[in-house]
Amino acid sequence: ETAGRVSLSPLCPLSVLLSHRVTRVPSELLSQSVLLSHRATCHPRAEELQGQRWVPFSREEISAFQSQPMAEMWQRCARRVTEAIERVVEFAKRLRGFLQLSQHDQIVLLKAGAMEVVLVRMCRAFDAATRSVLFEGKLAGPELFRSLGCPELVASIFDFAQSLSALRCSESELAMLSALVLLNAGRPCLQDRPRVARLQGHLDVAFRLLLRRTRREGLLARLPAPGRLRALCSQHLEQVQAFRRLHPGGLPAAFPPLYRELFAPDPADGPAGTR
Ligand SMILES: O=C(C1CCS(=O)(=O)CC1)N1CC[C@](c2ccc(OCc3ccccc3)cc2)(S(=O)(=O)c2ccc(F)cc2)C1
Repeated sequence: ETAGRVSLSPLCPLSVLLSHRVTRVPSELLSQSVLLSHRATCHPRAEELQGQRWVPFSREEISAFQSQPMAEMWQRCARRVTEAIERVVEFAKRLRGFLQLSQHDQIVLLKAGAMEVVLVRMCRAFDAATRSVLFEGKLAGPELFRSLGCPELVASIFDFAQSLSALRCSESELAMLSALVLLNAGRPCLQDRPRVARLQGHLDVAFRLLLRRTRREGLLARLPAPGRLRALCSQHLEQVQAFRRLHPGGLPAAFPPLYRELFAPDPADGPAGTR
């Protein structure tokens, strides 16, 4: 695909050089910049994940987690997912064109997509052999999260991580997947949908060219359906509501404000981004 590069041939007078459209970013530069943004905003970094030996929690440690009060375990997971979401916000801000969207649309895309990106990124911290995830430094299976009181949600989170990690995505593929999850022109309430659709289109072309260059076109057909991510996030929202019913008085102040804003908005606050 011609990059629209201006031909710098010596025969080209300035007037012709200047008449060309602005040099479009070739798609490989776009996927490289998305990969750099991904690497800069994932923690732990890929090198750390490959380097360290992943140690499972002992039986005693697991039962200690299982006897944690429900609210304590919820707060731990809420804190960790909020840290991961803050890094996703940083990733979004580095995506070409994202900061040029209206703040309203930036908020709409992040409210709908940040948790989905965390779930995509989670496969990096997942060990398919033991069906466990890196949690507070060691490998945890679904049973460790028993005190949360939402076994179906936990099972769905592990199932999703398992199915995505089975595709053995590269960091570049995860980076492009995450960017496409965020820059989704289909999200409801967008003000400037065509503008988001243009950014999404550039990413789509760049992703397909990356897959062609790396002979991984087959990946597209094997990716989990977008509906699975949407269903997981709705399941999480239902469980937050269930938790709040069990603990009247709203989420305890110990929950991160960003988590409350995203998943337990106080109706009195009005729609986000307008405060
Ligand atoms: O893996 C990550 C990170 C992804 C981005 S990264 O850069 O690779 C660093 C690692 N995670 C971020 C934190 C984790 C997380 C994942 C989903 C999640 O959903 C919301 C929720 C909230 C409260 C109760 C249940 C579910 C909350 C936390 S976790 O705590 O390890 C956790 C894991 C499984 C589970 F069943 C419940 C919690 C996974």
